[in-house]
Parts: sequence; C-alpha cells; structure tokens
Amino acid sequence: MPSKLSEDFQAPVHLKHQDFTSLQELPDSFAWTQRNDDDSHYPSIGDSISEHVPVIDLFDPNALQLIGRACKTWGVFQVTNHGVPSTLFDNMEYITKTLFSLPVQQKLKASRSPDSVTGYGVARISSFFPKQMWSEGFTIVGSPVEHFRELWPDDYSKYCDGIKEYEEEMKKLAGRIMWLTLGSLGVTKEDIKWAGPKGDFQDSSAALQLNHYPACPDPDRAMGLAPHTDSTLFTILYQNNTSGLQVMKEGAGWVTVPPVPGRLVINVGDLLHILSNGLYRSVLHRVKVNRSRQRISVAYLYGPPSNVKIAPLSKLVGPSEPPLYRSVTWNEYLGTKAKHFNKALSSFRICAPLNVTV
Ligand SMILES: O=C(O)CCC(=O)C(=O)O
Ligand SMILES: [Fe+2]
Repeated sequence: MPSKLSEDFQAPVHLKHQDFTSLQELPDSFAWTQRNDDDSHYPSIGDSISEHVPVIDLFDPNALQLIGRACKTWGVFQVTNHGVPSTLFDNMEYITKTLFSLPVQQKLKASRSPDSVTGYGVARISSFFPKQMWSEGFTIVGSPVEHFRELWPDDYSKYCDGIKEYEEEMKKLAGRIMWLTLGSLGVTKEDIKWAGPKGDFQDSSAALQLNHYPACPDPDRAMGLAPHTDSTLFTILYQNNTSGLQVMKEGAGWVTVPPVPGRLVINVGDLLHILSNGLYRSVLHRVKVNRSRQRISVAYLYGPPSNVKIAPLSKLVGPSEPPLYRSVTWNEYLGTKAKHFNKALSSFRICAPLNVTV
C-alpha cells in the first residue's frame, strides 16, 4: 500500500467525529432521505430480490470458471473452504469491537493525521456527499503500533499481534485468489512478472480497513457507507452477523449479501477492472444500518506492488480487442480517486478511435 494516499482523502471540517451513543434521533446532517419519502432517490433493498451473490468453494474443480462467471456478471462473489481458521475472525471481531467501543476522546487520539491515511476517522469518501454516514473507521497499513499505543497504552502489543496474524493470513489467501482469478482469464505465471520469483505476490500492497456501523435510531433514512467501488485489485471482506452490505446488480438493483459464518466476500476492484480490460467489472456497493444491532466489517484492500503499473493484460488485447484503459500505479489511481471519486475509472479510459474514412 502506498504510504500516502492523498490529503484530498481527509474529511473536511464539517465532518465531525460523532459520539453515536449519545444520539436518540437521527440528526438532519445524517438524514439521506426525508421522512415519508417514497425513497425513489435511494431505492431500498429488496430482500425480496431472488438473486444471490454466487458462493464458490475454493476447492471446487470448476472454481476457475465459477470465479470468471461471477466476476463478469456480478463483480463480486463469496468464498468458502478458504482455509482461514474461524478463531482469526473471532479475534479480529474482538479487536474491532473493543477499538470502536472506546470513548470518543480516546479514539480521537488515534485520528488520521492530515498527511497520512492510517488511523481513526470518518469514511474517506465522506467529502463527496452532502450528508454524513452512520459509521466510523480505522485504517491500518502495515503495523498499527503507533496508533494502538495511543488507544491501549498498556496492552497494545496483543492487539498489534492479532492484526499482524490476520494480515499474514489474508495475504496468503489473496495470492491464491489472485491466481484463480488470473487463471479464469487464461493468464499464466509467465504473464505476470510482478508475482515475484516464487509467484506468491510477495511484494503486493494492502491495507486493512476496520468499519463500525453503530445501531441507528432511524436506519431507513441513514446510510452506513455510500455507494462506491473499491480502488483495489480486489477486497476480501469479513462481516459480523449483522447484515447491511448491498451490491448493485445490473437489471436487479441492490442485492443484500447476508453474512454467513465461514464465508468471505470478494469484491472486484477498479484495478482488476483495468487489468482485465473491463471484462471483470468493479462492483458498486453500499452499506445500510440496523436499528438494534451494530455491524462490524473488516476489509482487506489488496493491490499490486507500489511500483507496478497496472494495464490491460497483453493476453486480453489485440487488433480486435484494443486496450480500453491507460496504465496506472495504485498510488496514481488513489490520487485520482481522491479527486474525482466515481469518475476515476472512466478518466483512465482510452477513447475509442474515430472511424474516419478518407
Ligand atoms: O462494511 C461493509 O460491508 C463494506 C465495507 C466497504 O465497502 C469498504 O470498507 O470499502
Ligand atoms: Fe468498499
């Protein structure tokens, strides 16, 4: 993960950190719809929608094809049989809950500083929306020791160890999913130099995003996390037992991804969209909140080594399939996303040449 995303990701002054526990009613600054709105501007879910995000057993002999189909049609899938012990998720959930239940003043000691991306704060995309989101987050790149020392002066090291263990396990899983995904595109180890000598994506970059969505007095009018795509190759998402994540499916609308123990959600991000020349689409997703239960999620944001330029894979382009995107490093992409948010991906699009007949 690049050490500096961009100062543009910092929340403007009006986005104050909120003590959610003190709010009995939804303040206007958090109300995304009016009371009795027909909700047409912000369509509600359909738990009635009969479509389900594909679930793929990583040991299924057809895993490659299943992943390929899911990436093309959904831009998201869930995995089972991923080999990550459930105790690791239990521990991450414990760390995340413990962190967010600290008093606000304590959490603010570990705030994201203006020249950095790590630490406690509101969602980075907040500055693009007129209303505030009903959530708080904590971003980790590498070791969180500096911030954790502020949060837990006496026993920060046990929390740091838990994060390290989780990051190591996610890195292994991400390498596996990367090869399955590339395999589904017909790409082999020879085609990806940046996988490193052992082919294990040792130099890949990543960040860990802990999210907390407190119980909300007026959940239908609030927004946990506004619609966005991730600026990653892909994201590995763990969610606790409170649902809220929804993905946009063309032709179906918002589809809820209910949490099921043992399953992880894999979101295709913008860089995989570019790498696959638009064949695999980054998925638009958002998070709704709950009246009585808090939601926790842990997103492992996975990207290429910082010096690698991501461009459409040469195997996927040719005279009849021209490259649709310019090459870009993760850092450059994050900088553009910070300025242009959901227009970032299209800003890297190469305009189709005009068919001029002389
Ligand atoms: O909380 C969730 O389910 C989604 C989080 C997310 O989209 C993100 O951190 O980018
Ligand atoms: Fe996301």
